[in-house]
Amino acid sequence: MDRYKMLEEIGDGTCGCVFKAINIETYEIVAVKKMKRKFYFWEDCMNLREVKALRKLNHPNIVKLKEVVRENNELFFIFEHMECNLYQIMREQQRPFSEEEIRNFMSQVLQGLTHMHTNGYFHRDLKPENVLVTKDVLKIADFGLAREVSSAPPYTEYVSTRWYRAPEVLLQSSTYTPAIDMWAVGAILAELFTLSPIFPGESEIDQLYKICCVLGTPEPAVFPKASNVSLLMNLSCAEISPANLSDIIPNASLEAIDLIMQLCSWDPLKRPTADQSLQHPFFHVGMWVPYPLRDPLELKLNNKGPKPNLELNLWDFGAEPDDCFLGLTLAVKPSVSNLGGKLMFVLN
Ligand SMILES: Nc1ncnc2c1ncn2[C@@H]1O[C@H](COP(=O)(O)OP(=O)(O)OP(=O)(O)O)[C@@H](O)[C@H]1O
Repeated sequence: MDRYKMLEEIGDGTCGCVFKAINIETYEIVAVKKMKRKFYFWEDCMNLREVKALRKLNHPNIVKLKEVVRENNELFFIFEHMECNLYQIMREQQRPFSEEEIRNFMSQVLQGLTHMHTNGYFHRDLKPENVLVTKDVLKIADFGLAREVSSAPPYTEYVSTRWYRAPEVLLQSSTYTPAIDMWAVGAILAELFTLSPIFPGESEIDQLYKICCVLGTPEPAVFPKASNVSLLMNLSCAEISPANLSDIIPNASLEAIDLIMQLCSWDPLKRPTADQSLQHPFFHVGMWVPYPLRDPLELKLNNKGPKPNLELNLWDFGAEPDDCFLGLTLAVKPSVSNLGGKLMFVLN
């Protein structure tokens, strides 16, 4: 790590501290994520199958991991540096974003997600802080919780940010699919209009309550295998009716409201995939598309979106520990150079 001079701390997350740094040989500005836990063996951090798969995640809307360095049992990730994140942008925004700006933001997030999902990974902790921004370019970051579609322990409770957590995760459903990322996209899309979170739960039960206040209580049959479904049963007794989303997000067009409602469907199978979302009329304003907009009221009463082709929902969790680090074995080129006690993976 002698090649890098740390300039300032720019983030302190669960798994690591992130620093802005300069490569003193090339003068390139980078972001260095120093993992908080020690890594005594490369095997702790590398899994060839995942390495191979994650190398595929090379996309303009996914933050680029340039290098992985293990030195003195400490692990460092060298990423391309981004100016700020979407949370900071929203916090500093003095006026509502125009729909055109929101369309631009969301289409980039969805393109990154399409790439990730079609390559067999899903993020699991999508939130505005994990969407990095430089000028007009957005990139998805923080794959600390990313999962291979075909791996992960069963029922593992993982720490994703509550406000963007899908109901099936809150209810500890037996299977999670890439549709949990699509829920988060819906919540972020709504927030881009109002500049405040749509489901700001203060606890897990409050989170479900806040969702019920917007969507109304769901059919219990939606989550047949959820182990925490009693939480929902308690709320269902109250029979909360759905709100009119246009009242909550008055500056959103009907197209935007329709997309948010589809993405924030209780039933994960009714959420459009990232790819399908990009085909939604919201992204094709001014173009004729053979896609009938549904009445939002009718949607709320009878929440039947088009059946997404969620090929990725048939995965099976394996038995690996739910390690924060796992997903960060991304995109690592399996060409190792051993530099006198320092191990380094250089990325494409
Ligand atoms: N490539 C980057 N360029 C600029 N800033 C970054 C970069 N990567 C991360 N950051 C900043 O550091 C913060 C924390 O990074 P990150 O989310 O990767 O860490 P983490 O430990 O996994 O966090 P979390 O608690 O969200 O899981 C981000 O919200 C972002 O503001």
